[in-house]
Amino acid sequence: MQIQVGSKNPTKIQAVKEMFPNIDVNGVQAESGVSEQPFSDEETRLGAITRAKHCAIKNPYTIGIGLEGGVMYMDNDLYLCNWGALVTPENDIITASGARIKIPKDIEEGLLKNVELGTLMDTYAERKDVSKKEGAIGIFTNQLITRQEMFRHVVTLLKGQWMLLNNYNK
Ligand SMILES: O=c1[nH]c(=O)c2ncn([C@@H]3O[C@H](COP(=O)(O)OP(=O)(O)OP(=O)(O)O)[C@@H](O)[C@H]3O)c2[nH]1
Ligand SMILES: [Mg+2]
Repeated sequence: MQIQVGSKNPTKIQAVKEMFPNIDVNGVQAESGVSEQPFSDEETRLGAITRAKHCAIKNPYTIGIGLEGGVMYMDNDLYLCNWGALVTPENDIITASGARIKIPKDIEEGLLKNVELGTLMDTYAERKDVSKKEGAIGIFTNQLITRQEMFRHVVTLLKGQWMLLNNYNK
């Protein structure tokens, strides 16, 4: 068994490696099929599913995992949202969503000008590659949680459902 993660982002790849320590995990470039900056739960979720399908279909006996970050409105507030998908060699599709956190208005204004969150975060935090390190979720939680930890939680939800599907420990 092998797992392909549909991303080269280390926060996503490491999150999967942590949850599947005994399986060979590789990160591969995968189309999300959605915009670079997903702007709804539905779009973000579809991006995760498309990435996972891209990985599973190209490689038999391989589990595909897609992890996608996006933003979504609730009333007039914009939230960071995160979705994960796991596609099995038998083509079962398992999904789960991750943490959300409200995004500051100045960042929202940048997003509405079609600037990607990752770019905005580097400027805001005066750092490089925030999206490959603590992430927006780390910056806006005073570093209490990192993007990798947040994705590890999503992968935990995916793995638990996958184990149930495969009657593990029954
Ligand atoms: O700094 C960030 N911290 C975060 O918590 C976060 N969540 C989402 N995004 C950004 O939203 C877009 C789609 O996300 P995304 O899933 O495509 O991520 P990504 O582009 O970093 O990875 P990948 O596409 O190489 O897999 C990209 O512009 C990401 O930078 C974040 N940026
Ligand atoms: Mg991306």
